[in-house]
Amino acid sequence: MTVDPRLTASSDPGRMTSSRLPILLALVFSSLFPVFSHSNREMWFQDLFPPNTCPINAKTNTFYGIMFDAGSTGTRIHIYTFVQKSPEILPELEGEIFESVKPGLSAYADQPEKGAESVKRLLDMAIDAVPPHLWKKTPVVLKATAGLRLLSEEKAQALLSEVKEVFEESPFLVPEDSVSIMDGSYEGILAWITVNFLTGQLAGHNQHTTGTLDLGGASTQITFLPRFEETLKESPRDFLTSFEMFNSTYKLYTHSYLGFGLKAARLATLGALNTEVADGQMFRSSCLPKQLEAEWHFGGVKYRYGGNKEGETGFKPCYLEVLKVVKGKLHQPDEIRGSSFYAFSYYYDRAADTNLIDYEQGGVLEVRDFERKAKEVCDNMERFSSASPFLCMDLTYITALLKEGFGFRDNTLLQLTKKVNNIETSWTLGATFHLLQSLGITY
Ligand SMILES: Nc1nc2c(ncn2[C@@H]2O[C@H](COP(=O)(O)OP(=O)(O)O)[C@@H](O)[C@H]2O)c(=O)[nH]1
Ligand SMILES: [Ca+2]
Repeated sequence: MTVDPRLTASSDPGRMTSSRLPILLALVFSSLFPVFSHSNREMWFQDLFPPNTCPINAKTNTFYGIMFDAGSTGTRIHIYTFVQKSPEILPELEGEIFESVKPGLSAYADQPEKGAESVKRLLDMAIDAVPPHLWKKTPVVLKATAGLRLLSEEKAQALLSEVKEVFEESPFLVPEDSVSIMDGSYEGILAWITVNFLTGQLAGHNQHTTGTLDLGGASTQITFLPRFEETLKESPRDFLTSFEMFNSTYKLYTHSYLGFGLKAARLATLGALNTEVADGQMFRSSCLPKQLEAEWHFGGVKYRYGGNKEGETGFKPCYLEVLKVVKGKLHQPDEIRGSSFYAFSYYYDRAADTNLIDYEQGGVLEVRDFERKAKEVCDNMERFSSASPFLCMDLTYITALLKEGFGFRDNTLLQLTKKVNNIETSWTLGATFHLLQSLGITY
C-alpha cells in the first residue's frame, strides 16, 4: 500500500512533518468514525471558504482524542485534534489544547474526591473545546505515572475509581480501562514514539531514530532503539520491549527508574525517601544553603529540611552525597555513550531556569554544561538564593544521573525540547495513537 506519508504535526497549518501515521489514522478513523470518512462529498459551497472554516469541514472532518497525564507533580489534559480533509488525503494531527493543574493526584491520597475534582475542572475544558455532536465519539483516558505507583494499592485505587466516576458522568466516550496506572515501560516507549513521530523520524523504512530521556518528579525513563547486537545481548531482558505502531515493530530498550525522578531524588539525597518521617524530624544536606530551614510537601507527606549549618556546602560535598543515590543503581548500556538524546521534563526546566537554554526555544547542550552550571550554582548559593533552594541539588543530581547513572560522556549531546511544531513532547501523544489503534485497529 503506498500512501502519502505527510502529516501536519502543528496547529500551524503551514508546517508539515513526515510520518507513516496517516496509514494508521486512516484506518483508525474509518473504523472509529465510519460516518465521517464516507461523508466527505464535494459541496458546491466548499470553495467559498478557507478549509478550516468551511461548515462541512467543521462538521464532518474533525476528530478529537483526550488524554490525561496524572503525573506525580501535576495533572495535565491534552486534547488532540485530527482532521481528515478529504477521503483520499489521510487524517492529520492538527493541534493540541493543553492545560495543567498542580498538585498531582497523589497529593490527594486521603481525599480522593478532591483529586477527582481537579480532573473534572480540566475535563470541563474539553466540553468547551470539542463540539457537542462529537462528544460521544471522543475517547477520554487518564494514565497515572510514578506518583500513584508509590501510593498504597488501596489509596491509588480509591483515586482512580473517583476519576472513573467523573469520566462516566461526562458526555465523552469512556473506553474500558480508561483510568489506570501506566506501566513504566510504556511511559518511555510512548514518549519515544511521540518525539520520533513529531520530528518525522518514524517516516520511511530506513529509520534513524533518537533516544529519549524523561525526568519526572518521581521516576525517570530512558528509551532508545538499539543499533548493536551487543546491547540486545547485554541488557536485562525486561529492558527490551517489542512495540507495534504505525505498521512497524520496534524493539526498544526502555526502563523507568521509580524513585529516581527529580523530587524523589531530593528525598533520597536528604535520606528521607522510603522512611517513616518522625514528627519534626529535620533532614540536612550540603546541597542546600547553609542557613536554610524550611518545609516541603511531596506525595501528601510533609518534610522539614535545611542546610549543613556547621558543615560543608558546595558542589564537591553535594556531588558525593548525590552520588550515593545513583552510583551502581542504573544499567549502563555502552552504546548510548556516544549517541545524542532528546531530553525533556525536568532536564528542560532546570536548564531553562539557569539560562542554559531559552525557555521557549529549548536548545542543544552537552552533559558537561549541566556540571558546569551545577558548580556555578552550588559554589555561589547566596548569589542564587532567589531561585529554588533546591537548584544546586537538582543540577548536581542531573549531572550525576547522566554521568554516573546512565554512563554518558561529558560531550554527549542533549537536545532539550518542550514542544515540536507546537505539540508537547509528552508520552500522551503516543498514548493517544495507541488508544486509537486499540479501539479497533490491529496490525
Ligand atoms: N513539556 C512538557 N513537560 C511536561 C508535560 N507533562 C509533564 N511535564 C514535565 O514533567 C515534569 C514533572 O514530572 P511528572 O510528570 O509530574 O512526574 P512523574 O510522574 O514522575 O513523571 C515537569 O518538568 C513538567 O514540566 C508536558 O505535557 N509537556
Ligand atoms: Ca511525567
